[in-house]
Amino acid sequence: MDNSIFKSLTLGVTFKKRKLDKDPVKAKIEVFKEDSDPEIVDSSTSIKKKRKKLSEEYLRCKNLEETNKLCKKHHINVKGCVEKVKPVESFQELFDRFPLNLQLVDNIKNFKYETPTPVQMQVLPLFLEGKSLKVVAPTGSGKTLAFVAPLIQNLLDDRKLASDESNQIESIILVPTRELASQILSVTTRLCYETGIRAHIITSTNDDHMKNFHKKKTNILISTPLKLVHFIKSNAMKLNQVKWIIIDEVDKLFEESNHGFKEDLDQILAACSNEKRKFALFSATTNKEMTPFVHENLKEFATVNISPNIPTSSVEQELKYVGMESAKLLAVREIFREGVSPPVLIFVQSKDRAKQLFSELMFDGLNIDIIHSDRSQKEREEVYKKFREGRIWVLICTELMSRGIDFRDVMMVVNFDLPTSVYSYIHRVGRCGRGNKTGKAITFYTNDDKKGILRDIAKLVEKSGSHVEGFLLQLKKSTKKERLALLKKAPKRKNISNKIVVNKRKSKTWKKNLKKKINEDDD
Ligand SMILES: Nc1ncnc2c1ncn2[C@@H]1O[C@H](COP(=O)(O)OP(=O)(O)OP(=O)(O)O)[C@@H](O)[C@H]1O
Repeated sequence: MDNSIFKSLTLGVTFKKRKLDKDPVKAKIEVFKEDSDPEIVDSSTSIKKKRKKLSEEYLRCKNLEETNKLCKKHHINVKGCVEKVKPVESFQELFDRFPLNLQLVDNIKNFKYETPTPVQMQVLPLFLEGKSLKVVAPTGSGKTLAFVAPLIQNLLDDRKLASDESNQIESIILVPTRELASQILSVTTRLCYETGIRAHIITSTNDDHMKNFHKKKTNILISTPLKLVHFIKSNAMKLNQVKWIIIDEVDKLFEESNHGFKEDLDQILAACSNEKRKFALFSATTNKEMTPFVHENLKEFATVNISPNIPTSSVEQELKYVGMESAKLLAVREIFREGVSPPVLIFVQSKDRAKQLFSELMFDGLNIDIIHSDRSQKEREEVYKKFREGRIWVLICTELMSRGIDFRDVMMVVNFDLPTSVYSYIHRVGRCGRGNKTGKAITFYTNDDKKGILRDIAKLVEKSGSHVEGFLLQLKKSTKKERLALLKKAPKRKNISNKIVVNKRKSKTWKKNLKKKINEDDD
């Protein structure tokens, strides 16, 4: 604050000796409190102007103090902001602070959420201020609403300037799977209701679908990267008016194993040529692979971190030793024998293992089904719908269902096979304990798993507040080479089968020895 203002305003005022508050914000507030003493009578208009400036400065600092308190309370860490934006503590505060479209306000209210989650508290106001964002927040913490609601408002605000009913694609939302695209479309459609903003998804890339796409009024386009590249190549609609590029589960798209995503992304960015375009990136985990993209494309962006890269604390996690592969079937049956509260998701590391496990458990009288990439999109959507509606209680799935998929009421996740990365572990476990619910996750591990990332996962389990056996934390930490190898190729595991797989060669010697033993006994 400029000293001359301070001197003129404090003319003749004597300050009691006091120790300066360590916190500069508090110290400023103390000073403002003293000099706003009504006894100081200002005589000239210039002092009035200075006083106004001072009180604005006071409010700013007051705001800053409240902002710091809220961020500390909700473990919200914001970087890259010139000016911190105070989180909203309630949806009503959001509606009071920002002149939102009244229909959008109603659409948000119709979700009947009592209070905003921490990520919504901070991202809603930041996004509404038009900032590019990189957001890392726990699984199931409501990131979808945090980006869709302000996106709609921002497009409507631009609309007021353009004052026309635009049939331009003004925003794209990129996601790693079709299922997640459909899920985000349903949330977006509810929030867009009667606002004049339309959202659509690219479901297929056949020529007819592409040719007729322009007939649908689309302002928000939701798609996987591959389908969007087809869409661009078919010239279905122009993307040069795109103002917002949103990427959900962003680290998944940049993962080493996601071959070709970077090339797809280059084509997408070339098509979204609006130089005023902004980005908003979301995930529960972040990795180094996305850093070059972030620094190259996000200008003056804010980073919001809320408990990044650890499993959500709303899930009680257990690491269960099962000895060897063949014991897993018994262990999973044991879980059901002891009783579970459905719905339950069981993750395995490949579609073949999913089929093997399904063929074993389908005769156990469980209300069970299976989902994997060999099933047609129609079958997958059918299973997905039945599981959501509670007509299936146990669903065997692969990594396909590990990211973003919101089964709001899943009570339990069983990792039948140890995940091949800590990120996969965080997202699988995060399929339960969503919204303000709690959940339970049980992860099997065998003697062979000790050589992999078991210790890294154990560390995460401990960090997120669940109990871990001490010896697991003593295991050797995985090397970068081991982690990359696991990402490239899941460990070989024996087939899942109840039948005792007789080893032909061994059984011959076993029979011969048995015969010899019987003859010896007879003699
Ligand atoms: N403020 C809120 N209060 C209660 N529930 C909420 C709130 N916001 C969202 N939810 C619910 O929480 C669940 C998870 O929301 P969402 O899928 O957006 O989480 P996410 O952070 O995107 O999760 P993931 O990281 O797994 O993608 C949804 O069922 C949603 O309806």
